[in-house]
Amino acid sequence: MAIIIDGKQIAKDLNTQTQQRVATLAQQGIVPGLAVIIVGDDPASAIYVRNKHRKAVKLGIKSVVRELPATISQAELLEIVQTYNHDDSIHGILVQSPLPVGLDEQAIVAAIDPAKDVDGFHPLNVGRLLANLPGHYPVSCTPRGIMTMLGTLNEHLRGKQAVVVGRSMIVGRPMAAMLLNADMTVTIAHVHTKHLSDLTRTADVLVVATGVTHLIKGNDIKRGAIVIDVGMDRDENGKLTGDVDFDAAVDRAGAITPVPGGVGPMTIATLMQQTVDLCEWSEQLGSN
Ligand SMILES: Nc1nc(=O)c2c([nH]1)NC[C@@H]1CN(c3ccc(C(=O)N[C@@H](CCC(=O)O)C(=O)O)cc3)C=[N+]21
Repeated sequence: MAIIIDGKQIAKDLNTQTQQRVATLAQQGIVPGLAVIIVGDDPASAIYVRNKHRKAVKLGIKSVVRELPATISQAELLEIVQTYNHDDSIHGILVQSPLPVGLDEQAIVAAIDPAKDVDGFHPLNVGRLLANLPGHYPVSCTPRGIMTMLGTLNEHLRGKQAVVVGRSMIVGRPMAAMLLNADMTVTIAHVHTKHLSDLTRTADVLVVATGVTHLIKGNDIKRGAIVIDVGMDRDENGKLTGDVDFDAAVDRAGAITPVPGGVGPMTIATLMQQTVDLCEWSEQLGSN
């Protein structure tokens, strides 16, 4: 039986650390601020944004949720991003994805001050990550949270094989960059990859972020591998499940994340961590 990586507990521990950092900043009269912009009325997005808001408030972070109608123009939305760029009480800006059709998400992300890019999606920050530049900059929260989870396992990663299934800008690509920066040998697989199972069976660390329910079966996994499931899928009964067939995988893997309770809670905890990072970096305080 694999170790089940308790994302919920690791997120709780990270949130405790974040709360303590916020308390230390408060003694200096500094309050980290997060602005979340949500456009239109996608119900799933509304739930995510409410969860982020609640968590921020709980940790002592100032949280501003800006709800905008789906009819807003690109120019108006850019204008609102600019107001937060210039607002000294806001250290992190997040534009909830997906945006309604007609809005150019890339142009909006590029308009965010890179020093306030709490999602790590700005092309400057993406480039810094790819180049493994030293210094402080935000990176995508889901893969950063996964690196935090891997860190708790105290396994040596250097020189070992990582396979990332999925090539999105939010998860797959930044995940591959982080694993490469950790000196792993990284392969990115995707929808066109041939003989996927042969490849995944070589992975010491397997990260799956495809949105395909139970794409990865038990015998697609190397014995003892670390398996990270980024999937957030609904099974035939409407229950939340992952891209990995957990019940089969748990007998092969050395360690595995569940869905729910794995990567998801870590994403939100990392967003909070990174909001406080941005605040400290802007004040040139601290180093994490
Ligand atoms: N600009 C932007 N940044 C994001 O970070 C972003 C986004 N847009 N758009 C949507 C996705 C999705 N996302 C999740 C975060 C936490 C859970 C989470 O906590 N999931 C729980 C379960 C929640 C449930 O039961 O439905 C878990 O896995 O245990 C899920 C999904 C952040 N996103």
